[in-house]
Amino acid sequence: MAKILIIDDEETVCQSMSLVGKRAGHETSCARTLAAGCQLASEGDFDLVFLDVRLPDGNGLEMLPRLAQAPSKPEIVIMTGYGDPAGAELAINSGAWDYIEKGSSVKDITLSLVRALEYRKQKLSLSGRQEVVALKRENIIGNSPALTACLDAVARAAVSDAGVLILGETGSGKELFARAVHQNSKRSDRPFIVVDCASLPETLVESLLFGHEKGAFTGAEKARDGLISQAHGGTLFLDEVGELPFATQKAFLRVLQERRYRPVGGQRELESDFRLVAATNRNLNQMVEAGTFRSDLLFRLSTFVIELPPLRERSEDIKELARYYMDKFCENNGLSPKGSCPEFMETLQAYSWPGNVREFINTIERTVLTAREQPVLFAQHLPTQIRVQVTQSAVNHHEIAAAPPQLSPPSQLPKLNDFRDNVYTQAEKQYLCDLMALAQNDIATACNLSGLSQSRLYALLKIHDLHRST
Ligand SMILES: Nc1ncnc2c1ncn2[C@@H]1O[C@H](COP(=O)(O)OP(=O)(O)OP(=O)(O)O)[C@@H](O)[C@H]1O
Repeated sequence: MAKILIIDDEETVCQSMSLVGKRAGHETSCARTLAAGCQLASEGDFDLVFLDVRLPDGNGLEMLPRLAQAPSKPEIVIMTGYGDPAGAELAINSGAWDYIEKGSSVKDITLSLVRALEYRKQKLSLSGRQEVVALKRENIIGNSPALTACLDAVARAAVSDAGVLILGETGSGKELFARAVHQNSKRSDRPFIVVDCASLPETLVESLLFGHEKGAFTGAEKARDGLISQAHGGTLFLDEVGELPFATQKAFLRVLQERRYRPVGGQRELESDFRLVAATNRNLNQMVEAGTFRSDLLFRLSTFVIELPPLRERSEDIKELARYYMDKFCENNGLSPKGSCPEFMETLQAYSWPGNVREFINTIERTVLTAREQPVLFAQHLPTQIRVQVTQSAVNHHEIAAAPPQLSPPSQLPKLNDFRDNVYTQAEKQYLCDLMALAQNDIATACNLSGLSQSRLYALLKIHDLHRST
């Protein structure tokens, strides 16, 4: 059972929010002014505070930092007036967990409450470590701090219905993250409709988005639903939103504001209730300055902004990604799982991946197919241009590092036995990698060269995770 504090001057709001909290099995308290709310928060052990913005003795947002610093460090959900995207943005930027519109349905309030408490439970159980909320992250591989922060942002965005803008270089996972926002939202059982703005033909863009009536233009033999209508109840994902023609941006803004639109050639206005997620690798702020993107549309799109880091900035994720996709491609191609040498991973980690995860996946697939039945992957299995780039940058790096080092005694040393064991293990692994490379992965040759028995060699390969099929 959690403790919830509701700060609102309206009796009816306090009562209905209290009811929702109690029905979900929690204890609730109410305060009608900011001063009373702050007092209660400083004395009580609250997990969650629902905070109104306009209160008789001040603005809730201004008090948010103080409330968040109460001894129990509660999660805070802001309650805004109906249709106030500016208030929503301000709430999130001020560090609130979420915002809800006053008069939201019981389902929406409960969802926000449940997710905020889930987040808190996990946060507390991780005793302050910066980790992600439990969320469906199917197919999103990696646990680097940068990726974890993005998953955290997905969790926050998923509980609300506000616009999400996902920024990132090509192939960095924008569509994957857009799907994650949808899959974790209350709309997950409704459609996820993708609009690739870069490939919308300019002449047909409005009819594709809004649909058209029969005979609306030459070739319109039957009436057709547009993508906006198909997204009703679900999520509309505008990929490459920077490519949306300027004229269409205006029409689209109107749909976002009013949730109403008119099919091409139609008389009647139709309604669609969709959640918008957009993505781009362009700098939309610069486009606004250049007059090619509408600032009001950008404002609407970007209540939540998720910035995906390029793969080269999160090389901690590379081993996990490599393991996942090596196993996947082996399985898809009926091959036994493969091991890999340290140099293989080091080369993957040192490369700059301009095409990000997409390029990485293609490379792993190609490498697995090149190695076919060979049980261990070596750096030599990787495409030449990758090895060349890594070698060149290593050479440059050495040149820079060639300056005489400033020797200073180390501040810490491991125990001698640990140090020796570590060196021994690394040397043994290196030997096995070299051995398997020299023997071209042939076990009998490797036994001959090393003097090891076959069972000992298999055992060592297994210990070092170099031969995962044994
Ligand atoms: N963290 C990740 N874990 C596993 N696979 C990923 C990850 N990020 C991206 N991918 C995979 O990489 C590929 C490219 O991702 P996606 O299409 O989402 O990128 P994008 O940023 O939308 O690309 P573009 O800008 O070219 O449209 C997809 O196959 C996706 O599943």
